[in-house]
Amino acid sequence: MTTTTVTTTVPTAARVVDAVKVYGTGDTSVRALDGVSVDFPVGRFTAIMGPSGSGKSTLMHCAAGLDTLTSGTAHIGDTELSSLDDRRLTLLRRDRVGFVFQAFNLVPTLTVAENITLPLDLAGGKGDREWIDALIDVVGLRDRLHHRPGELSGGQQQRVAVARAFAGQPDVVFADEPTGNLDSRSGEEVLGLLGRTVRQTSRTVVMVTHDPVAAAHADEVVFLADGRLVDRMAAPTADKVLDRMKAFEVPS
Ligand SMILES: Nc1ncnc2c1ncn2[C@@H]1O[C@H](COP(=O)(O)OP(=O)(O)OP(=O)(O)O)[C@@H](O)[C@H]1O
Repeated sequence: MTTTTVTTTVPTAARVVDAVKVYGTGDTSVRALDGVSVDFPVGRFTAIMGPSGSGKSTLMHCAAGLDTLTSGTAHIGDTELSSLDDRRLTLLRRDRVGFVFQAFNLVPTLTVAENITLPLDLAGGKGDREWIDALIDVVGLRDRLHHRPGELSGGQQQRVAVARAFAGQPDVVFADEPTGNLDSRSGEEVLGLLGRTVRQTSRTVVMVTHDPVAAAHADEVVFLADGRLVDRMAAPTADKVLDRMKAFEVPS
C-alpha cells in the first residue's frame, strides 16, 4: 500500500526573504533589518511587535513597497517588488495594497462616502459597488455616510480609514499603529473591526503595534528584536504577548 502525503500550503499575501535594510553609511549606519524572512499568509491578521527601534516600521514599509531593501527581496503575492519600475510600483501600491495609519489621513472636505471611495475614484474606476456596500455595514458607518470627518469621533474616523483601505479589495492591508491616537474603547472597536474584516472577507492584515492588547486581536504575532525575527506566536493573548515582550527586557 502506498501512502500519499498531502501538504497544503497557505498562499502568502506578502513576504520578505533575507531582508536587510541599512540606513546611512559608514560609522553612523544603522542595520534596521538584519536578515528577516517572514511571510504573511492570505486571510490572516498578523501583528508585528518588538521593542522600540527593533525594525517594525522598517519591515512594514519595505514589505509594502513604501521603501526599498538594501538586500533581500519583498513580494506582494507573486510580484517581487524590486522588479518593478517606479510607475508599476505606484500602481501596485494603489491597486493591491491598502494602508491604515495612526493619523487617520482623511480628506476633511470630503464626506465619509467620498473618503471611502477616494482611491478608486483617483484610479478612475468604480470598484465593486456590492463589496463597498457590504464594507460600509462591516464598519458600521451607514448612518454617517454624508458626514465629514470633522463631525466624527476619532474611532469613527479610523473606521472610515479602514473601509477606505479595503475598498479596492487589496491583497493586503498594512496598518501602522492604527490605534495609537485612540482611547482604549475606540481602539478596541477598530481592532475588532480589523479582525472581523479579515474573518468575514478572507482579507489579509499586517499590523505594527506596541500594544499587547492590540496584538491579541491578531491570529499570529511575529516578534522582532534588533532587526531580526526572533519568535512567532499563534493564538496570542495579551498576557502571553506581554510575557514575551518582558523577556526582551531581561539583560543577556
Ligand atoms: N530614515 C532613517 N534613517 C536612519 N535611521 C533610521 C531611519 N528610520 C529608522 N531608522 C533606525 O532604524 C532602526 C529601526 O527603526 P524602526 O522605526 O523600523 O523601528 P520600530 O521598531 O518601528 O521603532 P518604534 O517602535 O520606536 O517605532 C532604529 O534604530 C531607527 O533609529
